[in-house]
Amino acid sequence: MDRPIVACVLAGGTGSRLYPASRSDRPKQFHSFGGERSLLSRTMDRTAFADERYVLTRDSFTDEIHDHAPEAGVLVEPDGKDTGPALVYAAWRLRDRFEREPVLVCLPSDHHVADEAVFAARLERAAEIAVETDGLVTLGVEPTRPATGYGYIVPTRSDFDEDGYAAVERFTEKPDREAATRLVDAGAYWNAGIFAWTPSALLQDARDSPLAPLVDALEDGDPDGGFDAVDSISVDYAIMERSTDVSVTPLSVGWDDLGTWDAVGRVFETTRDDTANDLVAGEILSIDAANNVVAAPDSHVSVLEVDDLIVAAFDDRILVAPRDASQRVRDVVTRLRDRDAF
Ligand SMILES: Nc1nc2c(ncn2[C@@H]2O[C@H](COP(=O)(O)OP(=O)(O)O[C@H]3O[C@H](CO)[C@@H](O)[C@H](O)[C@@H]3O)[C@@H](O)[C@H]2O)c(=O)[nH]1
Repeated sequence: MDRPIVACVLAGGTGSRLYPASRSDRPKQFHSFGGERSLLSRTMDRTAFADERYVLTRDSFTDEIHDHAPEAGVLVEPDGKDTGPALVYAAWRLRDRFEREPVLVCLPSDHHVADEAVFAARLERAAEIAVETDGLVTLGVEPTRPATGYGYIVPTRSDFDEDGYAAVERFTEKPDREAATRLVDAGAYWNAGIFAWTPSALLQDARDSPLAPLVDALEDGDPDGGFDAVDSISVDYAIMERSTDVSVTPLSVGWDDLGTWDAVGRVFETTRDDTANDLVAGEILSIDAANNVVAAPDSHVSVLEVDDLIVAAFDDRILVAPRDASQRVRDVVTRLRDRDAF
């Protein structure tokens, strides 16, 4: 391609649903969860094809990021206001960096990918599509259940064969269980949270979104004022749900979002014994217990006659919850934050 490809890796979230592994000063992207290298380092490995790479983050994480991604530049947002403001800021910072406007591939730092080589090829293809269509491109994963923690993409056609992508008819972020079931039945894809666009295309769509005051302030050279002028909002709600110029290209690489304890249990299923999941080291004694996610690297945990539980112990913190309450671990963190104890 005749344009530079720039990878923007999002690593400014706190990963609250993986409490107590995630804490305010050490979120999940710096943990390894079963691998040797951290989730962030593994994400960087997948973007080696890009001409330049940046990690997009908040100020307090920069030292850790230099350790985990020494090969990348760091873009520090003025404030942590979720992925919408972060990605608009990155587009503004990178738009004029090269002689020709670059194309950005933007990806989270907490994903599991089984087939790394195919993944990189799909990302490169997404970048080409973003240039061809001059719009926003998202990668779509075929759903296996009506998950409520993902965005859903309804394409205008189901067949991607000729050119590898389809225009998006509708994008719905985090539907409730009923709506998710309907979307799966209607042939929707999960949004992988991985995007490609040129900075101009994103900034154009951001002008018709709740992030318009941020774009105006950035064009006036006032990023701090721009972040003050907008509320926290993800790119999915702010832009993807509203944009009329989105394409989807399929991603079939053994993908999962390591966003919750349930997902951690699912992804590392291969490493678990019959009765309990021994995924983050530690010792486990399991008697008549099944399908539990036990993550306790420094503890000896015994589970007896319990099924489908999360038992996570890190430092002096312990979490016990049913696996199907994985999304609600965020509520625990909200309460802990109120007590200044996250
Ligand atoms: N730089 C920066 N990064 C952030 C911020 N907030 C979150 N991130 C990073 O952005 C990524 C995604 O944020 P999540 O908060 O984990 O998103 P999600 O709830 O999982 O939903 C997104 O991903 C799903 C697939 O994994 C999608 O299905 C969904 O539509 C959405 O895009 C993570 O790598 C997280 O560290 C921020 O303020 N600043």
